[in-house]
Amino acid sequence: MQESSDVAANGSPNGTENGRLETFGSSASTLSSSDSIKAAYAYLPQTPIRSTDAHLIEFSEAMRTVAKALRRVAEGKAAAQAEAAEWKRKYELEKARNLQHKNEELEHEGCPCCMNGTLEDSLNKLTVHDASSDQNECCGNHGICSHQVLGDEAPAPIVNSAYKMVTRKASFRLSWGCNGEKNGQHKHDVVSFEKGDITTASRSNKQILLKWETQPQTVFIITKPNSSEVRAIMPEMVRWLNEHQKINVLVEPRLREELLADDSYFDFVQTWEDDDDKKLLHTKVDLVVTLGGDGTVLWAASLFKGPVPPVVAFALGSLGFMTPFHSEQYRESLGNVIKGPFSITLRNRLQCQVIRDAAKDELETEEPILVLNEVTIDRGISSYLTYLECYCDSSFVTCVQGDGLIISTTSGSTAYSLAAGGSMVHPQVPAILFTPICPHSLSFRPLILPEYVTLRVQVPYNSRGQAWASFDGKDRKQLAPGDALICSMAPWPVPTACLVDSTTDFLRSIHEGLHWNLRKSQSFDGPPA
Ligand SMILES: NC(=O)c1ccc[n+]([C@@H]2O[C@H](COP(=O)([O-])OP(=O)(O)OC[C@H]3O[C@@H](n4cnc5c(N)ncnc54)[C@H](O)[C@@H]3O)[C@@H](O)[C@H]2O)c1
Ligand SMILES: Nc1ncnc2c1ncn2[C@@H]1O[C@H](COP(=O)(O)OP(=O)(O)OP(=O)(O)O)[C@@H](O)[C@H]1O
Repeated sequence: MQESSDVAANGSPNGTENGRLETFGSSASTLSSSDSIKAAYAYLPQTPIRSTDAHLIEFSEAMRTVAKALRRVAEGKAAAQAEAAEWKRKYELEKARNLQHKNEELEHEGCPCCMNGTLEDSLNKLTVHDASSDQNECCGNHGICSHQVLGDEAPAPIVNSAYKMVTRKASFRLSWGCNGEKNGQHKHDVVSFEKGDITTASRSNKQILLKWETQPQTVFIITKPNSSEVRAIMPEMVRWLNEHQKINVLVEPRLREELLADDSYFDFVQTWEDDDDKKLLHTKVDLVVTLGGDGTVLWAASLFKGPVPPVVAFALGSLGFMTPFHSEQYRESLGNVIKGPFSITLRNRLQCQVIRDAAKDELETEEPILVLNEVTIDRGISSYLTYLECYCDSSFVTCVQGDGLIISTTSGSTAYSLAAGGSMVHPQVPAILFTPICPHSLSFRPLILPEYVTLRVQVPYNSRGQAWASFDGKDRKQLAPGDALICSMAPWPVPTACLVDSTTDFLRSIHEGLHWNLRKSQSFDGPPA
């Protein structure tokens, strides 16, 4: 175990090691790096070392050096794989941008100034949380326009009667408020560098407002299954949206069947038929409504592998940390949101990618998984400690020896990470949490890292225990020795509508949901005599 922490902690090999590296480098080239590492590790425990036998000691040291060198090769491979995945992502974004431009040119619609910004630019603006705030001017210069963020892709194929949406998505604009003012006169630079003096700009509350530019037309309702409370309110809400708001309603296939089984009136409710339709959801849905608890919000986010439309979460669960709206008042709440403008919280997601040691080349990567709460690597049913090597960008962070590790978003900071001793972080703080689960160490405190880093968790070849990754508490995947998990902030946050604003909603949740810092007040015995 000590071996791999030495590997990571050592910056570069010393002179003798260098000499040996060259010798072993040639033999390593005939084997795959992973096979060689496995062979080296397998050989180490069998190497008989007698204090009197200098040759064997030297040979054993040489083997350790080989193992170190091969580990570096493996790290290089993982870094190359991460880079390949990043290029793939950029390629997909570029493709989406081209499609979007083509559509916009064809239709000659929307705000012409939007054509200047790239999709990547606007997505970056979203994750960096730094944008202009003038709410009266054109969106290209003073906010983020939905043409850039949730742009239409190719016209949707008309598949069946239940998926017959041909309407164009509503466009909207995001603007950043400043202490409630709407004049846009404040400085929005985070840091300015004038005449050689570095100063931070005056703070704004950075509450984000979403204002529709065209009327929303399609609402996607997602419900928690097997809940009588949800079953009672759902048909009522669908009717109201259809009859009073003239809005198309889309639901999951299971729910459409349930609605139709009760009443053929619901024939107008749309759904999708296959995965290709499902992938296009974000191009058609203006608003997502969830009826359930936090798990339903997580479920809703998981249905969108790219951009996510604004989510209005009604509390029909037990805790409801991310579900601020009261279901009894759905008419008023939805009416306000459909009319706009309304405050939103941009909840960052993590993009997680498993890189298999057995993958034949850099391009053979698994589909990335987006999480709203966290990715957890735990020991599964194994009773051994997990042993995980962690890197942040190219720096070694630490080895986790314990029950596991949670890499969490700030939204997830109040979920599993909190239970493992992590701090609660306001969801609008741009950060990634690094929280160990039951570390067998007296000094392993949780970390909070900036949102721009890439984290890599590697299962070493000499790990005794198993490692299992789970994503927002679901989709468990085993990580074999040599496998790695790479996490970075995804460019597609989940915009959730606020009941009041981000901060008020967050504080209300920690007070009401978690009873944070609840204590009997000290009694006052009167002023001292
Ligand atoms: N020891 C723990 O606290 C523990 C263990 C496993 C999973 N979880 C959490 O459960 C989540 C999955 O939730 P689920 O509803 O599908 O499963 P679930 O039904 O088992 O619910 C777990 C609980 O976590 C709460 N929760 C979920 N996200 C939250 C958030 N962002 N802030 C505050 N509380 C939150 C839920 O309201 C629920 O009470 C995972 O992402 C993980 O964070 C927690
Ligand atoms: N549309 C859906 N389809 C399938 N499963 C879902 C769906 N919505 C929610 N779930 C799952 O149902 C489970 C319970 O949902 P949810 O967490 O919303 O309810 P709850 O546990 O009553 O509320 P809370 O999380 O507030 O305690 C979760 O595991 C969630 O992933």
